Order: sequence, then structure tokens, then C-alpha cells
Amino acid sequence: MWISTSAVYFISLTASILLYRGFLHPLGHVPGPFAACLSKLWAVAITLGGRNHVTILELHAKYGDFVRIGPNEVSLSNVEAIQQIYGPRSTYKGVPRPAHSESLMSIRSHAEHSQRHKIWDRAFTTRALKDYHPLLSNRVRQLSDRLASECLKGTVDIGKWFNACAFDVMGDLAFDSGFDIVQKGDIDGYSRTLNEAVRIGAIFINLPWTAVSAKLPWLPVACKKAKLERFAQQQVRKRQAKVAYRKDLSYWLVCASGAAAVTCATQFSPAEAVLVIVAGSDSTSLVAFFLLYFLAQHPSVLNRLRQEIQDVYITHGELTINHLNELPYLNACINESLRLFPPVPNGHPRLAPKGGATVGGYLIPEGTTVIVPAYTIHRDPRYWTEPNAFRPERWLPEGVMEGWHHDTRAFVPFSYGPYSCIGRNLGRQEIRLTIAAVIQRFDFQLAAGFDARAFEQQITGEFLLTRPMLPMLLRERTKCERGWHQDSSC
Ligand code: HEM
Repeated sequence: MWISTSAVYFISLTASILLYRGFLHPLGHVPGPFAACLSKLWAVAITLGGRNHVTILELHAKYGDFVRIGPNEVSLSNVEAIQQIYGPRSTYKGVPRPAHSESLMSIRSHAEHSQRHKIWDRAFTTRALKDYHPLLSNRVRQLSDRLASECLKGTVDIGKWFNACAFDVMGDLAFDSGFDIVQKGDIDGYSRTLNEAVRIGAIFINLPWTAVSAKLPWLPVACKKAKLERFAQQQVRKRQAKVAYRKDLSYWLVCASGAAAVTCATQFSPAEAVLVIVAGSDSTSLVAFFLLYFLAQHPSVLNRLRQEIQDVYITHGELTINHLNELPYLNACINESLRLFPPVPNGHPRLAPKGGATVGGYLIPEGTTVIVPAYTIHRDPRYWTEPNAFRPERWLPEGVMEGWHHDTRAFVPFSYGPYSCIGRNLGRQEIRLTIAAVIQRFDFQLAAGFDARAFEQQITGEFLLTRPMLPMLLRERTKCERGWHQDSSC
């Protein structure tokens, strides 16, 4: 009797919730897949399938700028929306992040975030970045040497090595002691663990209550999280013991404030150390990876880029970060890779303010979660002519012909506004150095039978894009006074 009463209660409750969400909800007028209106499980299923970025793009192509992608969630693919939702004067709130506890990325109160941001800012000034140059150059040199030995063995999984290098760089910056994955391999599996943590985090973002599972010690997800946190704790402690040892990132976050070691512990938490690694490694290596993929398919772009880099080498006798910063074609190629494959493709959730808001003519009720998806807006033909083509020239003055659409307001790979990427200049420097080092020293081509369509279909985008295996054949070029050459005749 008790069971049947409970069952009736449960069924009626579920039916009323579904009825409300499907037909009576204030977002009822917004088009979108019916299953998405009923339950967040739709988003989880799409996330698990891994093709969020493509699904959202297809939904916008079908339904227009304003699409309902959850019971209380809409996706807005319209350039007018970006400034209003993410801009400095936005009244939208950030959505708390269950996956990155106690870090800059999880603080979503504007006042608290701005206070913490000021401390982080010191680590990303032009002067601070300059101090990281030797460290970056050293790691990229190691990567280049590693590729030289790997290419003798056959096809090279280039993405794996780019990722290892970016991981080593961030390890140096966050802990002042690298992981040495390029040289020794991922012995302890930290890089693997982090990648898994990011995937799991994507589910937590869609269904915040599942984040509880990270606290149940017998679940694999909890073990992995605990392992990572233990590691970060050890590293932060070790780093704090050498207070003013080197001007790395933790120096600026902690020690430059003159704080005593005791306050250091509260200022640079293991969660923030993990944030540096998560935010700075995969994202950066993905951009370099996709750029190399495009270059392998576009020989004329590769030749022009190689010439630009060669000219710098001939003029200055070396390739430093300062020389590379100003190269227009290199920067254009990086922008084009960021446009076509933004590492964070699905947009950043914000909550509509009290009383609701109107964006680009659309009424958004109070408390609605809103996203502007980067992958979709980067490929919108209203903002970009030939949106799916890799065409770096579009970023140069001579490359935008009359009548061409090139609306840089619709370029948001680092998000936009006060919560946008703090490490973008560092990331760009690392990408420039990596790409310059690789294309200067190696000729490369995709392995025989490579199928670009199949490759792109394997790219998933739960939170970050993933990189499928990209088999490349690399051949070391010959070095002489005037740079590197294809054959031994310098
Ligand atoms: C090209 C490479 C990179 C891309 C495409 C990228 C992209 C992004 C994006 C889209 C966000 C906003 C995330 C959100 O609101 O959900 C973000 C935030 C952030 N990124 Fe990056 N990032 C890159 C490199 C880096 C690097 C090298 C660092 C260095 C530590 C870094 C540190 C951060 C931090 C700390 C945040 C949080 C900022 C805040 O909440 O105020 N990123 N990044």
C-alpha cells in the first residue's frame, strides 16, 4: 500500500515537472529538441557522446540564433549577445564550477573574483612573461630534440608530444619543477589523470549533483581526484619552501606580495596549482596541434610561414619569443586554428540577472543559464566568409576582400570580459615558439591513407576539444648558417 502510494506520488510529480518544462515553462516559446526541454539528461547524453560542439552548431543551423538546450538553459549564437552577457558591465552571474573548487575559475562573485584576479594579473604582465622565456625555450628545445629521435622510428603521434611539452611548461610555472614528460614519459600518469578529470568535470557541469561522486572514496573518479590533489599539495609545499627561488607563476601569485610562508599556503592552494596545469596545458597544445594538422594539408600556407620564420632567423641568428611575437603570418595562422577549433568550444554558462534580460531581441527569463558557443559562432557565415575553410590570410589586411565577412567580435576562443582567459598571451607565446621550432627543423606530412573527414569526426568536445591520433611522418631538415633546408645543399 505504502509502495503504491509512493509510486503514484512519484509518477504524478514527475509528470507535472515534465508537463511544466515541456509546455508551461517561460522558455516554452524557445525552439529546441523536445528532450532537451524536459531534462538535463539530454545534455549529459550529448556530452557522453562527445559531439556537443557539432550538435550545438547543427541545432543553431536548424532553429536559429536562440535554442533551448536544457529545461532552463539556452544557447545564443549572436554577436550582439557577447558584449551584453560576458562584457565588463554585464549583470549576468557566473555559474559555480563544481569541478575546480577553491580556485580563480570557481569564484563567481564579481567582487571576490576581481580581487583574486588582481593577484593573478601580476603573473601575466609583459615583464612577468619575459621571465618565463628561458623556461619556455628550454622545454620547446627538449620537444624538438624528442621529435628528432622519435621521427627515426616511423610515424609520430605529434599531439601526444605537444601535450607533454605544454604539461612540462605548466609544471615548471606552477611548481617550479617540471613533470619532465617529454624526456621521461608520463610515468605517474598525471597527464592522463588530468585529461580524465576534465572529461568528468564536463558531466559535473551539466549535472552538478553528480559532483558528490568525487567525494565517495571507493569510486575511481574520487581516487583519481585524490591522487591529483595529493600530488598538487606536495608540489605546492615544495615550491613554498623555496620562496623567492625563481620568478615563476607561483612567485607572482604568492611571494611577490611579500606574504609570509604561512599566508602563502592559503593564497596558492593546490586547486589553483591544478587550475594552472588544466587551463594552460591542453588548451595551448591543442591549438599548436590543429595548426600543424592544417599546415600539413596546405603546403602553400606552410611555405609562406616557413619563409617568414626563416627570414627572422637570417636577420637575428636565432628565434626568440620576442622576434616571433610580431610575425603577422604566424599570428594569422594561430588565429585561424583558434577560430576553427577553439579548445573550449561550447561557451561559458552565465545566469540571467534579476528581472530577466533582453538580448538581441530575445527575452531571457531571470535565472536562465545562457551560453554563447564559440565553435558555432566561429563558423557562422554571417560573420565569416567561407567559415569552414582554413584561410589565414583573412587575418591580414590584404586578405579581406570587398564584401567579405570578417567580424572579429565573433572571435572568442578565450571567452570575453572579466572572466576570460588570463593566460592568453602566455599561451600564444608558447604556440608561436612550438610551431616555429617544429616547422623550422622538420619537413612533415600526414601518413599515407590519412582520412581528414574521419579524423575530424573523431574530435570530441565535452569541455575541451580532444585530439584524435594524428599520424605524421617527420624528417629532420639540414641545418646551416642560413637556417634549415630540405636537403644537405645549404
Ligand atoms: C591558447 C591557449 C588557451 C586557450 C584557448 C584558453 C581558453 C580559455 C577560456 C575560453 C577561458 C574561460 C573559461 C571559462 O570561463 O569557462 C579560460 C580561462 C582561464 N585560463 Fe585560459 N586558455 C589558454 C591558455 C591558458 C594558459 C597558458 C593559462 C596559464 C595558466 C591559462 C589560464 C587560465 C585561467 C587561470 C583561466 C580562468 C580565468 C578566470 O576565471 O578569471 N589559459 N581560458
